[in-house]
Amino acid sequence: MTAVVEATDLEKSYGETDALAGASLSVERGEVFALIGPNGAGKTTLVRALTGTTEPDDGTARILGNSPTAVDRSRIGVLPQEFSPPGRLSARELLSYYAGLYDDARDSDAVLAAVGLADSGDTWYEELSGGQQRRVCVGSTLVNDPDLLFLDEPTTGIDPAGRRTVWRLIEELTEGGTTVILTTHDMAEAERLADRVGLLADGRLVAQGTPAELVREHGGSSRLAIETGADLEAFADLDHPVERPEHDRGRAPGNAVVVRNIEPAEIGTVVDYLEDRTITYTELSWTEPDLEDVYLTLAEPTEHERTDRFEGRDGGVGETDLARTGETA
Ligand SMILES: Nc1ncnc2c1ncn2[C@@H]1O[C@H](COP(=O)(O)OP(=O)(O)OP(=O)(O)O)[C@@H](O)[C@H]1O
Repeated sequence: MTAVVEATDLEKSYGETDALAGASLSVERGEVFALIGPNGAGKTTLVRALTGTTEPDDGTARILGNSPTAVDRSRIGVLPQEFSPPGRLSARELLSYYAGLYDDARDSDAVLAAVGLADSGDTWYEELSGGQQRRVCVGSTLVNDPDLLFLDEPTTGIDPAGRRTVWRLIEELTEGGTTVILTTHDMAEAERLADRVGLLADGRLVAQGTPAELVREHGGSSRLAIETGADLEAFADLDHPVERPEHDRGRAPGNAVVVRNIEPAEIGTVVDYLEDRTITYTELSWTEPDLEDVYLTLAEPTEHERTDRFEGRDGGVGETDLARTGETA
């Protein structure tokens, strides 16, 4: 099958900054390809190279079988990260304005309904909430019924119900054959929508695959968080690696000890261990690794993230681990 989007070794520098340092990807018709990666990784630059709004220094990009600057613009839709339409037009007038740019456009009220704004068509853009404004912006990319849609953080600022409206909309579009390149910092969004995910770090796609493949390869192990005041040392005889992470991304309570590499069927042995040693605890919670774990493992960690990550992810409790976590042996 011919790829709808094909990038080969794209490079782009701004002065000393290598925004793209050899990025390659290939996306088929009807796929949602999510681009994830830290701030400054090059996601927007890659989208700009693919949409023809920036010229790469090297490498090639093709969309819908053409160079990005030569492609029929009525076949693509682009939602940039920053998009500020005039405030003193109603939602309907805005969509009608964008629809007027194409010979063959969708009905504005149908698009308003699709983005969940059927009742707000007469409201000035500037009087809509931030999330409603973003939904109008998403709608503006749909008026020409594009074959290829670039959505740069489409749901930023949208409330949970509105996010689901946009997600369902994207799912309906792809069922109809639309190809979507989605940039997002929301791992739940990528996991829900993406057929494949590309993780960009320092201008390179360092991993690509289905969410499940990436989690399997890079997500690490499942974990059991035990909310307890007991020292880490109390778990030294447990047959699993145990850590006390300083932060567990809000998953485990502040005073949790985390048991790694543990399947649900093994939780009973941990409960027995706690009871045999009269270790008191208030809560047990088991979680599987997800795309956020992949992200934290592969993306260039910031200083903050470095602190957030587990020390010795897959290792057991050794002297060094105890020293690092500040526990006494
Ligand atoms: N027009 C520009 N002029 C100078 N530097 C730029 C320009 N555009 C991007 N950069 C730099 O290129 C790098 C990649 O930026 P880019 O916006 O592509 O990252 P991103 O992954 O989209 O980030 P974010 O998640 O914050 O949106 C950054 O270091 C950025 O400062």
